[in-house]
This record gives sequence, structure tokens and C-alpha cells, in this order.
Amino acid sequence: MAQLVCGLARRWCFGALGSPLQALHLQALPLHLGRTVMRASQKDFESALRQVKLWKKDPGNEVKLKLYALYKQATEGPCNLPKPGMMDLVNKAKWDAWSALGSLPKETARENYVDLVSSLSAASEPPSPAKPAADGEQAGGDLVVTSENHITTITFNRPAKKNAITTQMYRDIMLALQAASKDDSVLTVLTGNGDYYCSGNDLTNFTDIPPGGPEEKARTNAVLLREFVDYFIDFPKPLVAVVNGPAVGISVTILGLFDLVYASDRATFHTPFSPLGLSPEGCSSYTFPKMMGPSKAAEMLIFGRKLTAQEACAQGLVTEVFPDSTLQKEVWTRLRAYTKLPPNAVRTSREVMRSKGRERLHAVNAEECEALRQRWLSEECASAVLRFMSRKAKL
Ligand SMILES: CCCC/C=C/CC(=O)SCCNC(=O)CCNC(=O)[C@H](O)C(C)(C)COP(=O)(O)OP(=O)(O)OC[C@H]1O[C@@H](n2cnc3c(N)ncnc32)[C@H](O)[C@@H]1OP(=O)(O)O
Repeated sequence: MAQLVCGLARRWCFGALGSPLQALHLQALPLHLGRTVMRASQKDFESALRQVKLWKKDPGNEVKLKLYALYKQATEGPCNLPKPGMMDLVNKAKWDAWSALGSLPKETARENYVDLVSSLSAASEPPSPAKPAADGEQAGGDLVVTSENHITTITFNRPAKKNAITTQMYRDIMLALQAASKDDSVLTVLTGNGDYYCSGNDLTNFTDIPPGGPEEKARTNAVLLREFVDYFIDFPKPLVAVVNGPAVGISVTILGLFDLVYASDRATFHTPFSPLGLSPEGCSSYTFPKMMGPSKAAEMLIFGRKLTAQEACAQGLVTEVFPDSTLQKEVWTRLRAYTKLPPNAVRTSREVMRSKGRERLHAVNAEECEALRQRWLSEECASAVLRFMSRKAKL
């Protein structure tokens, strides 16, 4: 779901800005205290509308909701729409934002809109020219896949969104794993670009409701998730995670299916499923209790306790922790040395270690996905996504 956040936001927010404007007359307006000030004119408002359309950088959902609400208030007055249903997340967020403006006069809304746009335009930097890709590197994209020295590396590359995984990225990761299982690489590495390893599932994955409604969305998400996790269960070569920073949600749970997890001392491991109205996935309901014991697993998976890299290492989730400043050098040197080992012996050892548990993992995966399909239809989950989108809640 490449850049769905922006695409979606453009559809539901910027799209609204193109509608015909009501004629507004504004010059010097009296304020309550008797003094007069120059207020934003219709021309200022129209100019701000044009400016927004030219923005290259996504200003984020919170700002887009504010702009949407002010625009509607300025052009139509107080919210006059019926309240959308709980599961209609996008329209509910828009409705909430507009309704929150109450009986704010149109002129004030227009003035606030102009002020907001001008403050954001002043704060934004001029766009920098695109950096050309280095030799041998696949350019751009939310996922970058490289193959070098018998190591295939899959890099989450959405640093501005903390490497949250979109629907398209799930699909691209599966394609990359499929290719890596057949290429001449000995190891496959997952890592992140920027300050985060990965912030988990992109929470806006849940907002583009198809014609079949939320039930269809929950069903297709469950199918996608099951297939995605199956790829990790069945992957035939050693899987290595180089956890360069904080890891959240599904990027943590699937680590139980990896062979090696090397982490920066900056990394944290967080599975906040209950606060999100969700339940564990990635076979973690089976791998975590097996690895760290049921009570430590419960603290993470039920109560959302965030582990430091050292704690995760003590619980067996992380193989080794490195100082952030030397992580890359030390880990890649070690991985290159591992690729020199006889590849067939490496594969055979891994297969005998993994084969016995595979069937069980598939059954666990199916059960977790069914539980999640139901969770995604719950009001608890809908409220959590809404809270995130309106930026009142963070982890
Ligand atoms: C179909 C398969 C489904 C599989 C299901 C898996 C379950 C999970 O993975 S559950 C975990 C879901 N992830 C989260 O709940 C994390 C949500 N994000 C946050 O709480 C915070 O963003 C953060 C703690 C990760 C980082 O906070 P910080 O203050 O440093 O940065 P922000 O300003 O919040 O983030 C920057 C930018 O990135 C966007 N973003 C971050 N994480 C996500 C995400 N998971 N989904 C969508 N967008 C995310 C955030 O909205 C900001 O964007 P804007 O600049 O546009 O506002």
C-alpha cells in the first residue's frame, strides 16, 4: 500500500479543497473589544488553498484534519452532516474534526485556515533534490532489496513514517523472500532505514474500506497476514534481523521465526496489542512463551510491556546487542564471515532444527489470523485507530 497514508489523505482531505468556494466578503472587521484589525480576505483564503495543493510534503493526518475542518467551517458553516458509523473511520475522523469547531464564525475559520497554512509554509524547507541510488542498489521505494556478497538485504525504507508496513510492502516483502529463496544468497537480512527498525502495521491500512464493508476488509487483511507469516515459516535459508532502532507490533512478533536477531542498544521491542484492541500475530503466541516462558511472554503480548534491547536479549528474543555506533560494522563483518561457511551444511542444519515445528507454526498462524479478523471488527480496535489518526494517542 505504497504511500496510502498520503494517497488516502489527499482523497479525503485535499480532495475536498477543490470544491467551489462560496463568495465571502471580508475587509476590516470589528472585534469585541472595539478595535479593528485587518482580517484574511477571500483572496488570502483562495491563495492559501492554492498553496496547500502545491505542498510536496505530506503535513500529516492531524494537520490535514484541521485544514479539512476549517475549510468546511469557512465555506459551509457548522457541521451539517449526520454522524458516520463507528467503523467508517475516515469519515468519522473528519466529522469529529468539523463538529469540534462548533459555531465558530465562517470568517474566523477562514482566518484560522490562512494562519495555519502560512505558519506551515514558513516552517517547511524547500524540497531537496532526489539523491541518486548508489551502484548496485535498487532505487527508492518503501522497500529496498539488495543482493551482495551472498547476502540478500530487505530494508524497510519509509523513515518519515517510522517504517510502518503498508499493504503493498507486505506483498513486496513476500516477493523479495520468494526471490531470495531461489537466488545464490546464503543469508537473508531484514533491517530498517532511519531511526526506527519498524513501527509495525501501518494503522491506516484499516481505513480504505472496500465495497464489501469492514467484514471484507478484515477478511482480506487476515488472508494477507496469514500468507505473509507463512512465508517466514517456510523460508528455507537463515533469516537475520538487524534491528537498528525501535521495533513495534508485527516487526517484533515475527522475530520469533528468525535465526539471528542483532540489535542496536537503541532498539526497543514493543507489542501494544491490547491498547490497540488487537491480539498477537506472527506466531508469537506460541514462539514467545516457548522462548521466554509464559509469564514474560504475557507481560509483552497481553500487557504491552516494552523491552529494552538488553531485556529482549536476556529473554532470548535478541541474539546479541551492539553499541549503536558499531552495530553496522560489527554485524556485517560477522555476517560476511558466516556466508563463507559451506552453504549446504548451513541449510541442512537449519532444516533439521526447523522442520519439526513447522506444521505447528502453520496451525498457530491460522488461529491467530482468525482471532485478529474478529478483533479488527471490534469497537475497541476502531477507537484505537481513530485515536491514532487524530494523534491524541501515541504508544
Ligand atoms: C494486514 C496485516 C496486519 C498485521 C497487524 C499487525 C499489528 C501491529 O503491527 S500493531 C502495531 C501498530 N503500530 C503502532 O501502533 C505504532 C503507531 N505509532 C506510534 O505510536 C508512533 O508513531 C511511534 C511511537 C512509532 C513514533 O512516535 P514519534 O513521536 O517518534 O513519531 P510520530 O510523529 O508519531 O511518527 C512519524 C510519522 O510516522 C507515522 N507513523 C508512525 N507509525 C505509524 C504506523 N504504525 N502507522 C501509520 N503511520 C505511522 C506517524 O503518523 C507520523 O506521520 P505524520 O508525520 O504524517 O503525522
